[in-house]
Amino acid sequence: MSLISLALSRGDLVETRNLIADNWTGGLEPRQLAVTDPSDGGLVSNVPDAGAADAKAAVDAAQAAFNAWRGAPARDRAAVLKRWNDVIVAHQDDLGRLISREQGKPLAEGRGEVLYAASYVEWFAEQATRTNGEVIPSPFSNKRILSVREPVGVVAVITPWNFPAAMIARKIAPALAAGCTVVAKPAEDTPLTALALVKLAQEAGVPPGVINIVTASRERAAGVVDVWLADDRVRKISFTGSTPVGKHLARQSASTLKKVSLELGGNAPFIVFADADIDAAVEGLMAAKFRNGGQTCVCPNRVYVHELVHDAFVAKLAARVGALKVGPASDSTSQIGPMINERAVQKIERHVRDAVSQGARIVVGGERIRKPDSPQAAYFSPTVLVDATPSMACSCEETFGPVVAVARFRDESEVVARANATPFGLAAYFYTDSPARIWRVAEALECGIVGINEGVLAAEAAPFGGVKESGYGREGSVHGLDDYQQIKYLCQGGVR
Ligand SMILES: NC(=O)c1ccc[n+]([C@@H]2O[C@H](COP(=O)([O-])OP(=O)(O)OC[C@H]3O[C@@H](n4cnc5c(N)ncnc54)[C@H](O)[C@@H]3O)[C@@H](O)[C@H]2O)c1
Ligand SMILES: N[C@@H](CC=O)C(=O)O
Repeated sequence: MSLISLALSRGDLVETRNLIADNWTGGLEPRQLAVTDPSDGGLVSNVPDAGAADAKAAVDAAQAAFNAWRGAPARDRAAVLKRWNDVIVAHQDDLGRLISREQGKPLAEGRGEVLYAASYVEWFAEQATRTNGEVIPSPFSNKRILSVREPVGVVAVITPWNFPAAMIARKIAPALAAGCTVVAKPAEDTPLTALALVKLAQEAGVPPGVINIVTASRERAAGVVDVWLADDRVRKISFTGSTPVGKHLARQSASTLKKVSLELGGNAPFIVFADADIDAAVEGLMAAKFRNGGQTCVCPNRVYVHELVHDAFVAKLAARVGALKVGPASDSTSQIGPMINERAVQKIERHVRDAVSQGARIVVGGERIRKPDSPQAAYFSPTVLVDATPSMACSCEETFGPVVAVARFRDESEVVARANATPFGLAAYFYTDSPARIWRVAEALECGIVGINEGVLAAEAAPFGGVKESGYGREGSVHGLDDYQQIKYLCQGGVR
């Protein structure tokens, strides 16, 4: 499939340059990063493989733009963000195609992600005008105490490949709403969606230097981000991705004491109690697990089913999973696309092999799918494993693929202890009909997000984020601006 068959109504949305200040640029070094289609390995486009000099130029531009942007009335910043939302929504189809092409998710999901991304832009357009300070009752009759919220400064945004539009939008939008300026590095697998979004931001009226974006290969990503980590003008790092990289960023930010928000890996438990509505639990698991082919940080990774309902649940689940249609985004009937790359599919294969070698049984799937016409394609068949145990890799690490590993349990305290026996704490899910159990279990689970009789949790109005080694900071919601602001205390004396 060539770029032509993307059939974008606006071909110029396939932007292949970086934006620094007001210039779309090919990068200061003549190196290129190839963007490929995970459904066939074909070349989609080349973008700059930027380095340290581009990274520094981006910060120079963001710093130069900061004072004017922070000084603009909040209402004006909100208006720009509102226009950005409108142009994103107006280009839903083009952006959805771009996402599906470079990331592999089915087209309906690609289009859905565009609206999900826009919902954060619209939300933060609204929040921009509500960043109130406080007048605090003073303990002294001659002094008045106030607090105001200020933007932190230049923000470095580093994003993953699994939601190429939504992750960058839900970081840049609050940064801009707060009055910050941005330097951004999208994931090496999916830079085109990010570049298109930035192009639309420019068209919406974001001033020069307020958003700067550089693309880099996996090998050179650290070279770009290290410049930002070392630069004391960068006051905040906002990252979504793996826990090892998140820890590295936290450590390296310490030398200049930047604010850091980290949305990292999870290992979400999904618990089905004996009193649950089994059909609803199967539906919830299908929605939560197979979104983006299982490549979502909140995807259930460990499924615990009460022994009394285990066999009935697994039978219904296996029927649904076995019927999923795997194929490229270009086929509108595909429900599961290719995995992002060869590295990802090899990790899934390793998890399945390891589970089987330790006694798990494959009920459905279990294998890589080879496409004779596309030997580079990274497909894995939707899989259900039973008899999973805590020592298996699929129980300890995020599989990040379409594999459901099921284990049995007997009682509530035992399953809550097993659910919490992980260093991670992003999302957890459970299904039950008992109101008392809902409170007990929701309070006992060690995580940032709980789905109670619900598998779809994402919403711009909700605080998204984790605890433990899943990171810190919250994205979206009325708390989503906090990480991009600092509080300044004003004390006025001499009041008679
Ligand atoms: N929380 C999430 O949404 C999320 C998203 C993607 C991946 N993951 C997890 O991470 C695993 C690996 O995926 P990945 O390789 O894409 O994630 P990653 O953490 O390696 O990459 C995420 C971002 O960090 C950048 N990066 C990588 N190394 C860096 C470094 N040393 N310094 C600065 N930036 C660096 C990448 O270029 C990318 O932009 C997945 O299997 C999954 O478990 C989680
Ligand atoms: N995109 C996810 C987060 C990470 O994968 C979501 O918003 O649900």
